[in-house]
Amino acid sequence: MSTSSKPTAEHPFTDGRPPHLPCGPGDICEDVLLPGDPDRVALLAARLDDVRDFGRRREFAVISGTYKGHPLTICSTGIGGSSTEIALMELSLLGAKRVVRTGGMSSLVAEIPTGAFLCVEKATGYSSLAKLYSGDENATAYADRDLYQALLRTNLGDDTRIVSGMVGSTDSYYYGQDRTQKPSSGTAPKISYLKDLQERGAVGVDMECQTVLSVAPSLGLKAACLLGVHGNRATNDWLVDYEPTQRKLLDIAGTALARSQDNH
Ligand SMILES: O=P(O)(O)O[C@H]1O[C@H](CO)[C@@H](O)[C@H]1O
Ligand SMILES: O=c1cc[nH]c(=O)[nH]1
Repeated sequence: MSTSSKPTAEHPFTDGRPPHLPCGPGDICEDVLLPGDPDRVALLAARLDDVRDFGRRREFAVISGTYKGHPLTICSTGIGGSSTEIALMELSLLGAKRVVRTGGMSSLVAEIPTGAFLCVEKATGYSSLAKLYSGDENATAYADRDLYQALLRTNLGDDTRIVSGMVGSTDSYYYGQDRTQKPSSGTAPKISYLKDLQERGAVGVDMECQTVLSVAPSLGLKAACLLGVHGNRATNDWLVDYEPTQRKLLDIAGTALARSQDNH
């Protein structure tokens, strides 16, 4: 990595500071949580100690601190593949080693209700960034096995329900998730994207997991995803207050990363 003070078009970093994330050399811990929404970074900051808040630029809010003594960065990715790839690249150049997406999804099956958690074993879908990095139209990307197992094993000693399975990711929240209250007048064939994802074996839908699991390994990052179930497309149930879910995502992922730190 060049830390030249002069940015170039090919590498537009200034004194090692990237063009998008609001931080620089020495600011990023090896372990990073990746929520989508920048407002959740502030929400989770309250649960860390020794917090350094680097502020926010565009959709990227970044803090570093310690979670129960374990150094941890939290960086929002924004929505979808494009901004997620930017976060992953800049984090990796700033020293990140392991990343866990902690976000929300809608379940595609009645058996995984709102309020539950999905530990993502693999991701399929239609994310353009996953296709770009893998060259595969229907790329299926896998979580780092050690991280995935550490997340799945994490028992908080309460009634938290963590199931495992495949998620389907799409760049589209409306049309690509069958939210066609205002249907497209385009000429694309009318198919059910959710049904297609279900037929491939997905039990949930989100907008970033396939990008995270496809892009991160090619940048030398170990990656996994843990999702809170915010909605259920089988029952049409929707969680209005998902702050408790977000706090629990931090507890599960922070605990798993701290416990598995010696293995990486
Ligand atoms: O809860 P987050 O992490 O933001 O993730 C989900 O919510 C957003 C859509 O509302 C998309 O980013 C989707 O993947
Ligand atoms: O319905 C949903 C909920 C969260 N994230 C999504 O992408 N879709």
